[in-house]
Amino acid sequence: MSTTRTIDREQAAAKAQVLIESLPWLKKFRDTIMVIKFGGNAMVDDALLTAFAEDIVYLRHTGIRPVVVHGGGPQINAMLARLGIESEFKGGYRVTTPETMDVVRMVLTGKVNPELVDEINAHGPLAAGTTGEDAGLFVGRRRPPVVVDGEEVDLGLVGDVAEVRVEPVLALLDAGLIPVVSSIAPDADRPGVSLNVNADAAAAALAAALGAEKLVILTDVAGLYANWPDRDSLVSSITAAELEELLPSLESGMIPKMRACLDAVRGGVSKAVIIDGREPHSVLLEIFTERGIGTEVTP
Ligand SMILES: Nc1ncnc2c1ncn2[C@@H]1O[C@H](COP(=O)(O)OP(=O)(O)O)[C@@H](O)[C@H]1O
Ligand SMILES: CC(=O)N[C@@H](CCC(=O)OP(=O)(O)O)C(=O)O
Repeated sequence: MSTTRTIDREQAAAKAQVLIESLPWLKKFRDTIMVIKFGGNAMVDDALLTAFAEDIVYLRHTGIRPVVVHGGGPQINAMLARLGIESEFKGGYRVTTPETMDVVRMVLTGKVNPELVDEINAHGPLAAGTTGEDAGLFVGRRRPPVVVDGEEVDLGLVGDVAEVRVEPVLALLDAGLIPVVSSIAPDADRPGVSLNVNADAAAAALAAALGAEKLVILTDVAGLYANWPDRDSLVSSITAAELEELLPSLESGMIPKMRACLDAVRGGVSKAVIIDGREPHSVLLEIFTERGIGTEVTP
């Protein structure tokens, strides 16, 4: 017995078109490293988290070598509130006391990291959680006091990544795994002290050290607005030199993000992009389609 299936030819052709559009990118990006930074804001939505994990597994199966660096700002805020500990942001960075640092570490490495690892591993045993403290991945340096709005501010235990020892991440990649990295770094000058590194900055340092093809940063806006909050001022492409000029005029959350993009491209990464993590599968759209979304920063 045979049955006749009605095929919507137009729909099938459109699907084939989408698949074939990805061919140049599949060829171009095979075997390259891509660092993808997943912000804590996107993790508060289960469906977005699931779609993100699917995208990362998809990348891995196309032969790209994805490395995930995650944030967790909102999750840290929630835990600090539960514990009755006040914290504030200055110039886009959390003022971090030793007490706050304990909570940052607990939330990033004890909660956010394993949740992301679990979500990816729903597709097979692929993701391996790690931090800048494991196997000496990051060499951290405490950030000296900064000037915010004309006032000198000591951010406490906030650090920068002064050096990256890429070997532990390369070992995971060579084993076919997907490293998922928390942005905590040991203080190189004070053994036993941990530093709170902004996750965008950690992703940029790692991308540069790994010689990544791309740094992709997911956030909760469509990209960089030249005239924030004017929604008509979305920037689709900007050079490092243009960004350097714009940087002093930016506000809070965008400062670490754009600084990270600048550092990454100056460090040899071919392209850094800010994309809207609220859009499901935005990572796939960015990497495999012509429709470049968000804001791209080029050298
Ligand atoms: N010029 C700008 N363009 C886009 N967003 C901006 C700009 N200036 C400030 N912002 C703010 O920065 C936020 C993103 O930073 P942040 O909240 O730290 O994101 P994430 O949690 O993804 O790291 C946006 O939601 C927006 O409110
Ligand atoms: C120094 C500093 O500000 N560290 C951040 C680290 C987490 C982070 O960057 O999270 P998002 O990517 O979700 O913003 C913090 O304490 O919130």
